[in-house]
Amino acid sequence: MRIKQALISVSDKTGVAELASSLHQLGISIISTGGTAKLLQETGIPVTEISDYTGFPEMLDGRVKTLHPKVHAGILARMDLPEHQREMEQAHIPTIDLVVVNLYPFTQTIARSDCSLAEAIENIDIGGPTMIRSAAKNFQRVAVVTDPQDYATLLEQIKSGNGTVDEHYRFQLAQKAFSHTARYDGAISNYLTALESMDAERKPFPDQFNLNFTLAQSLRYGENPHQQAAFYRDTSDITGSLADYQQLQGKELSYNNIADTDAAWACVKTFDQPACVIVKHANPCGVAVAENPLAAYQKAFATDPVSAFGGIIALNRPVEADLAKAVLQQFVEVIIAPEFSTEARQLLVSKANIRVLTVPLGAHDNHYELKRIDGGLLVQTPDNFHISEDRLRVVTQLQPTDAQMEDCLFAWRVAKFVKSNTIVFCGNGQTLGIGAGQMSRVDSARIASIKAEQAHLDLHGSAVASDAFFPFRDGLDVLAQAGAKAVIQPGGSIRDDEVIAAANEQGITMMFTGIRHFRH
Ligand SMILES: NC(=O)c1ncn([C@@H]2O[C@H](COP(=O)(O)O)[C@@H](O)[C@H]2O)c1NC=O
Repeated sequence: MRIKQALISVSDKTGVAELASSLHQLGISIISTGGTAKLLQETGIPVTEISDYTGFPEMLDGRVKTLHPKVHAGILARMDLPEHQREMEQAHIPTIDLVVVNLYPFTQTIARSDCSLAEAIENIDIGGPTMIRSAAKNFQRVAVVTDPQDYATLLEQIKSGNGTVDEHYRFQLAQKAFSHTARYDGAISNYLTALESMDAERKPFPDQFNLNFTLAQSLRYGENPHQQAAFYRDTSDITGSLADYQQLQGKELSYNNIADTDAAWACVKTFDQPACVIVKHANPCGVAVAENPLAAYQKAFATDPVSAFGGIIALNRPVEADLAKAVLQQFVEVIIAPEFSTEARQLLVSKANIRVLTVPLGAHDNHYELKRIDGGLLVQTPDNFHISEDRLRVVTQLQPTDAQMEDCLFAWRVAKFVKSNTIVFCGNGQTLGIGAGQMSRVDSARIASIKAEQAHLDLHGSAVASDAFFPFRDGLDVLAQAGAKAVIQPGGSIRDDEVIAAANEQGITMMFTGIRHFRH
């Protein structure tokens, strides 16, 4: 069916004048609400105001504008049914064939810290979602556009369809429309159920937790080939997050690739100096900072060349040809960086399977961290705490030298990204041995020192981070035997005195952060 009449009512007026002008040129008549109609009239586009159309004034400060049977019958009528046709004729109601609506900016309004409940309530759009839902329900006849990004395609469709919109496109628009109103209502529900009472501060976690993610890609399989999987992107701002990646070359990303790349990217982007992080099975197996990205990569690789095989390499600086050449010597699944030089890209193309990703560096943090458990969901704020030197408390007789302090801070930064229980030996901006994911801290300490030995890295004079306190002195004794001379840990054990005494005995300087970094 040809589109004869369109209803346009938009809060975000981007591109609406251009759209309306084209619709007018295509012979489509336009009905519009107050503000939208005014803008269109100023641009010289003929438009019928909604109040003239319904014969009823907009009222109650705009709370009632389009909520009228002439509007909703016009949208909802099924003209393939003789009964509907007859009722429409009897009521003298013409059909509305295109609905262009976007809603009051509820999310933007409540994002302001000084937003009152009254303001939030006034920004709950009622007429808009009602029209969107009516039109989306009747997609068999009506096209509904909720996103200014879709105006161009809509116009192309109408032009190429000789005044009609293809039914597949109408269906897509309806899917998008219902997703739009679901997201909108989800945001309202999250906001309102985070209020204990009408005048209370917002709680960090609402009673009803509505999430909204959009399918980015289906994945070949999940963690294992017998599991199905997909990757969804957050519908809120993702700038600077891994989800913002662009793939320049390589095989399709797998579920494990994305999870591991996320761990690598989260870690590497916290460093100010040129840094490299190599991840295997969600744990860093080498991290280093250096004067340039190539040196950082070589140091990170040296921590554990065996584990780095088939790893994910993340850099926080552009990748140049020298680094690309070095990386090509090893088997790598993914390399991610803010940029790749043309020469580096030309080199990497020689190994077409390597997945090469770029992401702009940015300080994105998820608002919430989510973890499914059987029948439920654990939610927490992200662990975005970064320690500074002035927060540290030296608890031993020996004070750290400047170099030890630097190594400890580096080790602590890395430890946050290693699965608990974590022990990380470091020296000179390089991880020397990483013990990850053990059920006992003393085992993590042993594993970390064994790893260093296997990689022929000397632990004498090294600095060590432990993600949580030492419950007994045994863990510290392992570090001392391996040659560590500086330790950073949260402190807070009932046996802290015993652990401090052990450090003093063995000529170790130790500092407490007062903060732990468990990661599961
Ligand atoms: N109350 C109504 O009948 C109604 N009908 C449309 N709106 C909204 O009014 C806005 C456009 O208003 P204006 O054209 O006056 O700037 C749109 O975001 C639209 O979703 C309404 N406003 C709120 O519910």
